[in-house]
Amino acid sequence: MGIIERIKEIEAEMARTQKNKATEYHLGQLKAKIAKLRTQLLEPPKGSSAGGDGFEVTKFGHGRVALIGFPSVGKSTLLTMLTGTHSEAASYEFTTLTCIPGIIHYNDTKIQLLDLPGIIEGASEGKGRGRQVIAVSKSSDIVLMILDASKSDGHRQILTKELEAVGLRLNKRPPRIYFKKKKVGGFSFNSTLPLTHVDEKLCYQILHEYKIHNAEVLFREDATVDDLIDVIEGNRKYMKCIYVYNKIDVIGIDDVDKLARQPNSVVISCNLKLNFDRLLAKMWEEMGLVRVYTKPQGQQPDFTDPVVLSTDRGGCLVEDFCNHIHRNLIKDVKYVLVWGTSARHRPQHCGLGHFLHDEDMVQIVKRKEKEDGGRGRFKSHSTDPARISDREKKAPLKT
Ligand SMILES: Nc1nc2c(ncn2[C@@H]2O[C@H](COP(=O)(O)OP(=O)(O)OP(=O)(O)O)[C@@H](O)[C@H]2O)c(=O)[nH]1
Ligand SMILES: [K+]
Ligand SMILES: [Mg+2]
Repeated sequence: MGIIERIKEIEAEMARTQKNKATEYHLGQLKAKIAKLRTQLLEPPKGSSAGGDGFEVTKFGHGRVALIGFPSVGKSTLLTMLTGTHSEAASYEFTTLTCIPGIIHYNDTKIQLLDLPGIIEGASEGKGRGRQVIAVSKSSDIVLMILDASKSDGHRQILTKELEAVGLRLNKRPPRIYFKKKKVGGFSFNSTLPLTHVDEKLCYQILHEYKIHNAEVLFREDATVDDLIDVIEGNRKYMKCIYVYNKIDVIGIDDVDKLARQPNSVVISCNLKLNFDRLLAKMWEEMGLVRVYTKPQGQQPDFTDPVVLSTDRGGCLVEDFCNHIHRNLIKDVKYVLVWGTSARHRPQHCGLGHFLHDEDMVQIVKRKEKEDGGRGRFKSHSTDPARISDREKKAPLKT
């Protein structure tokens, strides 16, 4: 029996099993069995080399955004409109058969947008080009799930299920469960609060299913069995997803209003070029990019050329900024001067552990500045005078 059939069989058994206190342990074990099989399914088949099917596109720019959706919801139309790169669009399904990259220029950054073939139910098990499409979406920073506003919202649930089946978790944060495998010492189970979904016995059984006999588990929130399995599997990817309802030109205003009020959702119309500003702003916000302008001493920064950093690891430190400029810079830095919303004074003297905000300006002060050694690295560029004066109003420069 193949892996997919085994998954189906266990799913059927779960559906047959009544949910109650007595069956809770058994159901938990079945969930762990499915999770293990799904992980197996993700491993490349023996003897095949990774990639090589024309789907892998080189990363470019400061971030990557994937367009995921059912066929003919308008993914290619949107790519063409936002990036200017032509991607064939037509009224029949599966017009797009491969991955087509375009570039969005936004806030002086470049964001790679990827058009992809439509996916359907069963994509996670390899239907259509599902597996390749999902692999590409896993490689991106955020996902835009494109939905047809005139069709059933069931599509959104189906796609979410398909993405979850391959370990993607949309708009969720990792569960607050500490889990550490050990060589010896048996099993220790603790929690910082009363638990309503998982108890010691259930946790033990699930670990047993994974043949883990020595481990430390600490629940820091009232997490579920699924959360626990995610933590044990350890291969989940937590991603932001924006639900983009296209074709609002063909539905009534009341329906548009309802869709627009859902969390993480944006309504658009490619035909009427409606609400692209909102979509781009939301995309920018969810990507969490931070633009930092390098300010040479006594000069204006080049406002067209920010250092762009991600906040993946919870924020962007002065240290990250320095490392981005040069990997050996850190040891020479005495302190930095920061202008912008992260600074309490103009400028504020900061150390490497200071968190920078988007649009901050940073001047690096080195330990032993030689005659001109430190400056040579930061060339002055010509800048757009309009933008400088605008910014100066916000934060007049004093050096
Ligand atoms: N009414 C309406 N039609 C649209 C809109 N955007 C796209 N379409 C139409 O929807 C059809 C499908 O568009 P595509 O861009 O090919 O859709 P796709 O999601 O890329 O489709 P596949 O590549 O086949 O998965 C085309 O006939 C488009 O003209 C819109 O905002 N409103
Ligand atoms: K199409
Ligand atoms: Mg297409």
